[in-house]
Amino acid sequence: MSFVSVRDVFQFYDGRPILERVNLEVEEGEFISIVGASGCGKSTFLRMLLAQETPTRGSITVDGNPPAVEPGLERGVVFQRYSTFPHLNVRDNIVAGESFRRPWGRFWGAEKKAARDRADETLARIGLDHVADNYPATLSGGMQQRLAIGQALVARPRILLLDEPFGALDPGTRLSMHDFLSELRDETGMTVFMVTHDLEEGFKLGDRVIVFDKPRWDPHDPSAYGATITYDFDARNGGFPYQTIKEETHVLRPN
Ligand SMILES: Nc1ncnc2c1ncn2[C@@H]1O[C@H](COP(=O)(O)OP(=O)(O)OP(=O)(O)O)[C@@H](O)[C@H]1O
Repeated sequence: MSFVSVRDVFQFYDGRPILERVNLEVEEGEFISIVGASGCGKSTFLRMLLAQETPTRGSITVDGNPPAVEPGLERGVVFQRYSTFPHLNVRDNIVAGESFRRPWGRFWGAEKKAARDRADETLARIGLDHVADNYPATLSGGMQQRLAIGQALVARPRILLLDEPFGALDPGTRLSMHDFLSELRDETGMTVFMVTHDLEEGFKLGDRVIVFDKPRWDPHDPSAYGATITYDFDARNGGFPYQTIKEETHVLRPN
C-alpha cells in the first residue's frame, strides 16, 4: 500500500458536491504540487489530509491508518497559515517550531542554547538573522511569512502540507525559500503536498503536479458537479516532456 492513499473520496458541503471520486496514491518522500481553478476544492483536499474534515464518502489513509487528528510525531503534519507566536521573538519562534517534533516539548538549559544556535543558522538561511531579537509584529508581511515557513520546516514533519506558501513573497525571496524547502526535503525525506497557483513553481518543486478540475460542467448550474484529479503529471526531469496523463483513471463518466 502507498504511504498516502486516497480512495474514491467525495466531499459535499450542504448537499453540494465539491470533490467527486478523488483517487491518489503517493509514496513516502514524494512532493506533490496541486493546481486548479479557484474554488475547486484544493484547500478542502488538504484539510481532509489533515483530518480537519472527514470525507463524505471514500477513505484516506496515511501509512495504513486514518490521518491523525492531532498532528504528532509519527504522522507529523504542519499546515502553513503564516501563523507565528506574537509573544516570542523571531529566534524563539524557530526554536518553538523545532520543539514541535519532540515528544517532551520545550528545550531547557544547554539544549535551549544549542536550539537557539540552530535557529540562528536557519534564520541566516531564510535571510532573517538580522531581526532575530525582534517580535513578529515588527516585521513586514513578507518577512512574517518567511518566519512562518521557516518555523513549519524546522519541525520536519513526516508530511508537510503547504497552501500557497510563497504566494505573497517577492520573486527573490520566493527563490530562496524554494532552495530552503528543497534542501530540507532532501535532508528529511518528508512527503510534501503543496497547493500553488504558479505552474512553474509547481513543476520546479514537485515530483508530480496534479490538477483538480471539473470534468463535468452544467452551464445552467455550475455547482452541480464537483472537481476531481483530471491530470497527474510526472514533473521529474524537467516536467512537461515527461508528462503522464492519467485522464482515463480519474475522469468521471456520465452514467
Ligand atoms: N466549510 C465549508 N462549508 C461550505 N462550503 C465550503 C466550506 N469550505 C469550502 N467551501 C466551498 O467549497 C469550495 C471549495 O473551496 P476550497 O477553499 O477548497 O477551494 P480552493 O480550490 O482551495 O480555492 P482557492 O484556490 O480559491 O483557494 C468553494 O466553493 C468554497 O466556497
